[in-house]
Amino acid sequence: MAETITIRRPDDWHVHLRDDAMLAAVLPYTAEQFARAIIMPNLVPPVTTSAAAEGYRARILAALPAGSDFTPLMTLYLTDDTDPADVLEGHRRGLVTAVKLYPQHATTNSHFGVTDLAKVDRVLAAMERAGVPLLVHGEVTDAAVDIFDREAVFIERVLDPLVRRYPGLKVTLEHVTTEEGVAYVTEAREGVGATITPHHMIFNRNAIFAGGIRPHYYCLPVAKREKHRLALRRAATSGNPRFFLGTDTAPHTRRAKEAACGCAGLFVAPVALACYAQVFKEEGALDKLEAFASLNGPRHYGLPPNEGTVTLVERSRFVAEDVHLPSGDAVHVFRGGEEISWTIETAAGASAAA
Ligand SMILES: NC(=O)N[C@@H](CC(=O)O)C(=O)O
Ligand SMILES: [Zn+2]
Ligand SMILES: [Zn+2]
Repeated sequence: MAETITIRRPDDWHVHLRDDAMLAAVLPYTAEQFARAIIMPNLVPPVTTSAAAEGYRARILAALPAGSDFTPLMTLYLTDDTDPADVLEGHRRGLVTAVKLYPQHATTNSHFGVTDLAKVDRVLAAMERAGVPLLVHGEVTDAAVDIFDREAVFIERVLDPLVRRYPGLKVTLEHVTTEEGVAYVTEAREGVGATITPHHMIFNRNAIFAGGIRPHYYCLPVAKREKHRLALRRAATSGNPRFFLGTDTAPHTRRAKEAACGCAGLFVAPVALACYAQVFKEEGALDKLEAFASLNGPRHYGLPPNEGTVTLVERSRFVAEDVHLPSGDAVHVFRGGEEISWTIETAAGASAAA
């Protein structure tokens, strides 16, 4: 029997919207499903100051479809030179929701990332005192560490010492991909949470090499072995409030991905909520979807849950292969060209004040 589920309007706690024509093309997909989203700051150049975040927020609001009440929650990209006073002032003004730590060279557009945590000690201490959350891309960049081990090694070498050094700092381990990550977050002190993407719960690393190299399954952190995928599904559907929805939708053009050195990142926004619903249904846990998608994130960030609701129906629909840009470039959609099993029927009501 076709299942129907109504949940409070969800938020997406990890989104790359990019800028300019790409922003205009991808934003509607996020804005139609989610009331709020954490906007990642890894533009070129990155969003490193409150002034830059203010400009980027204005460009996002200007690109919204008419009538949308979507609220972008802005983040600053932490660098060795980040000024604690600017972070605190941006946060006090309600402009800056969080700060993002990219270890230098860990992922797309991270060359300005932090080289040594000792250099940002004053910023982290100030954030801890003021209640500004730190969002973390959790992979070491040591080339000697195997790519499939970089998250687990990061937890041991960097994350755990950081969580202990700043015991009051709110920390989100973004796009957790391993059973080690799940175990760490489950057992860590109060204030540590993690986002889980739909795609890391849907495929494992074999998809990247199925019959040839498949750039549209390549993202960072790279998908891991099957046992890790299963651990993520258990964590997301457990109801544990430390785990919440973050799609890591990360659009790149086909040209940038289908290349000798292709970019990391999947454009999952158009199918995001449908993919999560599919996973929760398969796990027999649709009753836990609302907590994961709409309650646990606001609770971690100290924000009110949204007021309206969204209704999802188990009805199959065809996903268009690509989203097109005015330049003629195309962005491949995750699961594009396939039938997916869930459709959003109605979204009703206003989001909570940001
Ligand atoms: N997830 C990705 O593979 N890529 C992201 C960066 C990131 O979230 O690490 C991007 O900005 O393209
Ligand atoms: Zn990342
Ligand atoms: Zn990301």
